[in-house]
Amino acid sequence: MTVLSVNVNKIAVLRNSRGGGEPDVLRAATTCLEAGAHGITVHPRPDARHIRADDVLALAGLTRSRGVEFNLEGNPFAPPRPGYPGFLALCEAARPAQATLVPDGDGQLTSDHGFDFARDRDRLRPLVAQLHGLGCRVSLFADAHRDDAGIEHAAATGADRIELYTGPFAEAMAAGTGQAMLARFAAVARHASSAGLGVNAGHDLSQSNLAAFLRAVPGVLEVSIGHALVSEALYDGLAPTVQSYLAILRAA
Ligand SMILES: CC(=O)[C@@H](O)[C@H](O)COP(=O)(O)O
Ligand SMILES: NCC(=O)COP(=O)(O)O
Repeated sequence: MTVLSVNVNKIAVLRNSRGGGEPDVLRAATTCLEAGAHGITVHPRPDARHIRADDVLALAGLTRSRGVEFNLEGNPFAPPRPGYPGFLALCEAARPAQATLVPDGDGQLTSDHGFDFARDRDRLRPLVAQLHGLGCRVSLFADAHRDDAGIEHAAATGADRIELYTGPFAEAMAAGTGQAMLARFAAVARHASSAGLGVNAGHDLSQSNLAAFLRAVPGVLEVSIGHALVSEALYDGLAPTVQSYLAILRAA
């Protein structure tokens, strides 16, 4: 079975919008794990807009104590700045089970592309080795919707896995053109497996597109899902929460 790693970035977005401690990232992550999620993902960004370095350390402790995977995502080339020690330093402190390298630009709204492996291969290789030295499995964010995903170059970095960037698939599904896109993703996944790379997937996966993706794309080891999952949780949780408030009002 493909494992589910819940991305809790969005819980931190809401928390940071008020400046206090609610909603509590650790409590939300614990709830996800108690519901059966196989792991927790976060993608701290240099501007600390959601997950902060202290969240990373707290989640590392939680996942370690529960024996589940902690997947830390980020751009290894983004320089440190106040409040963000840099991705490698975070990995050194938190020792995540999996480090997923993502080539985000600074200030980017969200991740929107994978690596250009032909170009980035040589600078990724020493980072992969360094992360292996910290005990992390290494996954690289990869485009599957382009003509050449650069899988041989990705494998040459020494990484263990790639994470297929599924944003374009989600968009195509919403536009009704998902089938052609799925064929591309399936071909890239097969190619990666034959090159010795495990395959993860993530970005904009949701209850409306996940089953189709997993039916078509072979051997997906892990999906990391955050934005849609948290949105869906709001819809699913609003009615019982409103009812709880009404019960208080009735009893007052
Ligand atoms: C790599 C990836 O697709 C996700 O980690 C995504 O980038 C989530 O980050 P945000 O929550 O900042 O959009
Ligand atoms: N790696 C993808 C991820 O962690 C979650 O992305 P999204 O579901 O928030 O788009």
